[in-house]
Amino acid sequence: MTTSNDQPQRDAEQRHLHDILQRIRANISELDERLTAYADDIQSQKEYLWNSRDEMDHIEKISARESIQQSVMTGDNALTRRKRLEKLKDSPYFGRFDFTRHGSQEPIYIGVHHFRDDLAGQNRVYDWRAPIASLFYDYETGPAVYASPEGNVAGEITLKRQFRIKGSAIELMIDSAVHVVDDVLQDELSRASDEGMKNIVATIQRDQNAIIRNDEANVLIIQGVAGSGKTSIALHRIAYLLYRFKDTLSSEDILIISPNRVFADYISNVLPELGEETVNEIGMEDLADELLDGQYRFETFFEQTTALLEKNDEAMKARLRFKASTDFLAQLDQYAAHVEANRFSAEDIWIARRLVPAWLLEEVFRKHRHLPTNERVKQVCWEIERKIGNQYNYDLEREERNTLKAAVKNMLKQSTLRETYKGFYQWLGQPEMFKTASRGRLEYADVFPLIYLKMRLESVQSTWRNVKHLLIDEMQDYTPVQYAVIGRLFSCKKTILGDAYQSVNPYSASKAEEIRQVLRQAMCVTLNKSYRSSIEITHFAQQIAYNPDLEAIERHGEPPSVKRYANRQAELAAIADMARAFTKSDHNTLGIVCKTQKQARKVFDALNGEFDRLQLLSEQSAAFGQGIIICTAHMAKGLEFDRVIVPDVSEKNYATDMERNLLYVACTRAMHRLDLTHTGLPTAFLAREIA
Ligand SMILES: Nc1ncnc2c1ncn2[C@@H]1O[C@H](COP(=O)(O)OP(=O)(O)OP(=O)(O)O)[C@@H](O)[C@H]1O
Repeated sequence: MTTSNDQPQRDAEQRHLHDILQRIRANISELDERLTAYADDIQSQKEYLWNSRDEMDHIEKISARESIQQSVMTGDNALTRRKRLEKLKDSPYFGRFDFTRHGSQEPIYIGVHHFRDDLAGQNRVYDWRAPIASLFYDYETGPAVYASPEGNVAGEITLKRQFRIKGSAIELMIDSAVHVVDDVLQDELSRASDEGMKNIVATIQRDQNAIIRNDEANVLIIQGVAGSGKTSIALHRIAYLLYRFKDTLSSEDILIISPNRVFADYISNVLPELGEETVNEIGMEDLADELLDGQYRFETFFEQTTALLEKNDEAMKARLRFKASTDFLAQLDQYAAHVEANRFSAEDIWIARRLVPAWLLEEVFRKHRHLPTNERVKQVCWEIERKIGNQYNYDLEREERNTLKAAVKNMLKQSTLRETYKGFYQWLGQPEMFKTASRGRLEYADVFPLIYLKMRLESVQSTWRNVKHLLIDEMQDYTPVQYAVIGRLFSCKKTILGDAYQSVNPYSASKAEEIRQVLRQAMCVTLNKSYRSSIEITHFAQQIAYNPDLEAIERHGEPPSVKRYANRQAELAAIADMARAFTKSDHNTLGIVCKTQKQARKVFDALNGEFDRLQLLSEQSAAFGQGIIICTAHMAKGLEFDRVIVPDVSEKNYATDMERNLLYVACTRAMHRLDLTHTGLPTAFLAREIA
């Protein structure tokens, strides 16, 4: 790789940039004129419609309104285009490659958005999602081929160049003869964090590009190590699919299932930055609540994890482990079949002196198995009534109809969904596996099995049935039953991503293989390169949970520190000192990541009052911001910070496998600096030698 220091080339690129910016401005001015003309035209059409309303007939009025509507739509399109051009003004492109084909060579500039110079009738910048742009990510200089809608196009890349442009200046320009990114990528990764997740269009890697542009997989599972760019890629993939299938897919057709609202806020910037609307987002608990029609109260996943950490309750762990197995799902299926087969005991009945045989009742009842129970009884009665009408040419009287309904209801073993669900554990001979949580609520581990049973025995209503692409992040934290519910509810394409090493609750977790058993025909891809953290931090985290496949990106920083203090007070004072140092640094975010909410609250109380931008995240929090964020490892999942402090990494605080995972999650949130503090002996997880 060479940095292009060649002054004439830099000057030529600066002139080209200048020219493009001028063209963008000229197109914006032309659009402004058109927008003013549209506004005047709409105004005069409206005035005409108003002034002539008495002379116009109905058809003329409709046509005049339609014409106004049409002008408004044309104006809206022009406005959208103007907004895009306005965004291009700051940084119109980030890459260039020269593509030679049949002896003719064309420089192709790639940007976040397409720029078609309408005044000259030419494409000046290609959208990063355009078919030709894939060459930029997939090839070095040399022979190259890309898939266009008309078939494969082969040629040769003779030059490849990367830029960072701000305002009207080229801040960085690198020619790559060997590989597309390294220097620019290093530069990107060394920067301080932003308000939220940033787009990575300029430095997407080849394996990441393949995932983004995969439009064939029905279910795509991305298993990637911490910081491998899973979430970024998934969002870029959404932007790509919206571009690729723009006629059939819009942002309202996409749904993201995200772990919490802070995470949803953290990622909310990416799609708008890529020129797309934000998409719908929902948490598992809200989805569950909807599927249960708001009729059941249950504990949350966060509460379940907290209880596991605070109580160390072996019986609870056994319940969770049991309900997170694929065997459990198979047994629940068997039970549902058993309930269905035995819930209706049909008998011959006489209605209006006509015989309705048991076999007919049985048959009709089975036919309507996908309806909620009340609806099903109604349908059975209605169908029997019709059959009596057809067969005996007799219309039932009201009284007879009521008798029929009462008889059908009598044949049905009536029990609530909750009772039927509880019956499952009796049926299994393991009643101890069902336990109510505090305040009569369901344990979180029972929520999705209950929903699954409801789906098997009745039906569920959901506003999300028409979703066309579902994205699930942090896949490791959902159980096979949850995937079974998702599979039944969403028949659409899915992108599912996560990391088995980052499960915050190992008793309720799934690996890619287990998900594949439930969502068949899933395609699995793996990402082993970690981009987020400096190599020192990544190596340090490897001590905690060693993953032999992980490849750390070669970016250096300060080695992580582990410091011991004489007592809690001294430890908190040191944390306050580090927070002060952070406020004086170039960094924008400091995460103080604790094991439990109680511990997080204590650190918050110790720092509160001294710092301006200090935030304690709780289950209810909804926003991610810059400054100092104090949270649990559970809440920190998916987030990243310039600096991270992990307090109380003592032998006692981090002892179990679950705690090891949490410590791993906490440490892997750090991009540039990591400090751990403790009193007494440090946790044994920090003592491991890496082979
Ligand atoms: N190709 C890339 N170019 C620039 N930055 C990248 C690239 N890939 C990943 N990154 C950066 O690496 C960091 C981690 O990305 P992301 O959060 O998407 O990873 P993840 O795999 O979802 O992480 P985790 O599972 O640990 O939460 C982000 O700062 C992201 O911008």
